[in-house]
Amino acid sequence: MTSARVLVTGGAGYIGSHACKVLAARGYEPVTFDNLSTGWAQAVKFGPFVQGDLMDRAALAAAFAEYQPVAVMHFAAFSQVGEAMVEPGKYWRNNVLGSLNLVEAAVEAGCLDLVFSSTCATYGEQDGVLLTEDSVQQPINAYGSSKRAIEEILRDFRAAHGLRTVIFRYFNVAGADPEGEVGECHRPETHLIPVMLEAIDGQRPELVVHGTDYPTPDGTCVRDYVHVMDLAEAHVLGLDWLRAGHESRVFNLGTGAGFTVREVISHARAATGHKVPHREGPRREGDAASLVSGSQRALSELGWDPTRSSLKTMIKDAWTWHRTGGYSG
Ligand SMILES: NC(=O)c1ccc[n+]([C@@H]2O[C@H](COP(=O)([O-])OP(=O)(O)OC[C@H]3O[C@@H](n4cnc5c(N)ncnc54)[C@H](O)[C@@H]3O)[C@@H](O)[C@H]2O)c1
Ligand SMILES: O=c1ccn([C@@H]2O[C@H](COP(=O)(O)OP(=O)(O)O[C@H]3O[C@H](CO)[C@@H](O)[C@H](O)[C@H]3O)[C@@H](O)[C@H]2O)c(=O)[nH]1
Repeated sequence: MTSARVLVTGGAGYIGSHACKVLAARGYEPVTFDNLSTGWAQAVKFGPFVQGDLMDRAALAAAFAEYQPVAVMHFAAFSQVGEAMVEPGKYWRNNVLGSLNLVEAAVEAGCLDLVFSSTCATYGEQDGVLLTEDSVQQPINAYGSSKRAIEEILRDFRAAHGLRTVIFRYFNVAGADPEGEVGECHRPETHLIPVMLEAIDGQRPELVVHGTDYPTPDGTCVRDYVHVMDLAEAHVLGLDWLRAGHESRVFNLGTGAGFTVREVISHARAATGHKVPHREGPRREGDAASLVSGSQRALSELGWDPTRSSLKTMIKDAWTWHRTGGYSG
């Protein structure tokens, strides 16, 4: 019997490739659909690869026709806050129009279960409160706005076409597959933890701390970090939730523990045994002071158990992956 196939957009990227690994381990066949704009063909290890662009409706229709997936996991997007501030059109076009194409193609193909990567960036600036799924969504950058718009597209397609969705609003994803098959590899890297690791091993002169005058305990931004393998596990739970006939649902994926940039730097020293060369710089436009999940919903309703999401484990796994050199080409 063939395994149930899942179309994974962005499956060649950081989070999508880890989701493919966990899908395959749970008996699904992940079919990656990715244009390799920020992903890697070498990261596609657990199922077929369709090199295609969300902007190409014909390529999407062909992928649905050929593979007949039972569901979609939609990771493909541009996702850097700093870049979104200077190139908002790039974010609105790729993320929103690309997602609209995907959702229309899925509905046309009768593939109505979809798991979507949204973000806590849709909550924006909220005075340090813990964020639940019912918190108001008031993004402060084009990336967050584009993701909120996609959530609205999904809502309308649920009502009109019977689409069924699990929307995951992730907090900050970190770490790597502890078995080293896949990991985080962005060129250039912008995320805090891999940037710190590049500074430690001399691939860049130093980490620049973006802003030290935020209204937080030490003046640097607070984020809630979650391990990419825990996140991937949550996606399979979300998929199974839909396939079991449950209602469409939104889940935050975070741990509820917030860490400042300075705290992450000191954990990195402890986890790697090396000092992180760093200096203080100005704020990065578009950054909220604090984003921390205040929700237990994924734990109580999905039975999610994020066992790897301590900062120590995330930094250790990222460091182990980093020292393999990542992907090449
Ligand atoms: N990394 C985080 O901390 C984080 C947090 C919250 C939400 N997210 C969301 O998770 C998803 C995955 O993020 P990631 O960190 O793995 O990013 P990533 O850049 O590593 O992966 C994105 C993948 O999508 C592909 N892609 C982009 N546009 C495409 C298009 N038009 N057609 C086909 N493929 C396309 C890229 O080539 C890449 O492989 C994104 O939707 C992002 O917004 C990430
Ligand atoms: O060189 C750096 C990189 C980051 N930071 C800070 O570290 C924190 C985390 O930054 P980063 O790792 O770039 O993540 P975010 O900007 O918080 O965005 C990530 O996390 C969001 C959820 O918070 C996701 O939606 C995004 O896709 C994902 O890129 C922020 O305060 C940054 O200002 C620095 O000080 N120096």
